[in-house]
Amino acid sequence: MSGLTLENVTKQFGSFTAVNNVRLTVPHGTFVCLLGPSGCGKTTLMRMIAGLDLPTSGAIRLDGADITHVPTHKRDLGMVFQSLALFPHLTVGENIAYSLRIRGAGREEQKKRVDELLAMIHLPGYADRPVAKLSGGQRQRVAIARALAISPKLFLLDEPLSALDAKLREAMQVELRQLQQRLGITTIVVTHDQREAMTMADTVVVMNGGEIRQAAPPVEIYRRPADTFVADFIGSTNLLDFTADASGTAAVLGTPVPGLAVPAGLTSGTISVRPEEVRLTAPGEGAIPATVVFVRDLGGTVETFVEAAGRQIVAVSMPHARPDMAVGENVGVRLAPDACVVLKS
Ligand SMILES: Nc1ncnc2c1ncn2[C@@H]1O[C@H](COP(=O)(O)OP(=O)(O)OP(=O)(O)O)[C@@H](O)[C@H]1O
Repeated sequence: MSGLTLENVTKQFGSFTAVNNVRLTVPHGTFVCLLGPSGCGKTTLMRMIAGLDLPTSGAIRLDGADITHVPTHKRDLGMVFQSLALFPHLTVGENIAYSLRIRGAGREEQKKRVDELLAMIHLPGYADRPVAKLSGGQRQRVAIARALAISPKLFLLDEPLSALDAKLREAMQVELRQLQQRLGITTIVVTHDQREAMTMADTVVVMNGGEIRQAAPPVEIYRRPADTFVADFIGSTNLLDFTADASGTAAVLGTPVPGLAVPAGLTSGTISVRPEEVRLTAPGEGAIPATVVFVRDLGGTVETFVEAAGRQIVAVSMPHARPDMAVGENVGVRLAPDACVVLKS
């Protein structure tokens, strides 16, 4: 199989398990983001893929070949890690050509490749500039070009854009994604920024406590989160209790939601409903009785917080469709069955 495969990869530091039995397939040419809170094991997993750390158990395959014990420099990787900064005393061109030079490429070949890469990162004519004179975004582009100079099989980036300000960061996310698509290079990025992951990835891998909680396309992660952790970590959501009777009829906060499918045998649990899926109406049949407690107008959207059965529920609407509801008013919360995602606990 072409691409990267992680087979039951585990990393222990003493008795602490930083990465636990991770299984993942990254098909050739796809873009994967490892996403999760601080300490979830994403960097440790990346370091094992890069060959900077050895797994305690499990195997790593690249295009079918077992590379678990292959040293980093023989893995055919391009890497942009926070700690691997540009060489400050070299020019842009010398930085980019570095790995070509140590592989014995001739001057002409180096120059041709540098020019190609500079065009690709939108910095044509920058070869002779000292890197010290570049802006943060330009430096990051040069680091990317340097990593891609040898046309690696696998491109690994650890928090590549975290030092940039918000606006530049967003622009670079789009640029990086476009570059990856143009080159068709298998790419893995570590990030703790969910917006970044959702923007760039074909597959978002959400990790927590050293384990993969869900690996799926961004929209699926958002619309069909697998469990409570993913639902809560990605975007904002309402986590609400449900009960179900023997016939499979489910009730959320005590109010039946006809058509809500609950796995057979499950009598209670939690559903996730995104705020934009919550509809507020006048109280009535089929609606969860609630009271408005707070309304926040953010300009682009309006958030209405209501309390129902001792729980807070937030509904988001566009300003032109805002429910005209005042604090203290009794309202009804209506949930479409297909907006309710039954979660694994
Ligand atoms: N060399 C090490 N020795 C002992 N523990 C380690 C070592 N490296 C990482 N850990 C621990 O393993 C866990 C995972 O660390 P890791 O750096 O992979 O997390 P992360 O998800 O990348 O976090 P962050 O976003 O903060 O970088 C953490 O609890 C960390 O303290």
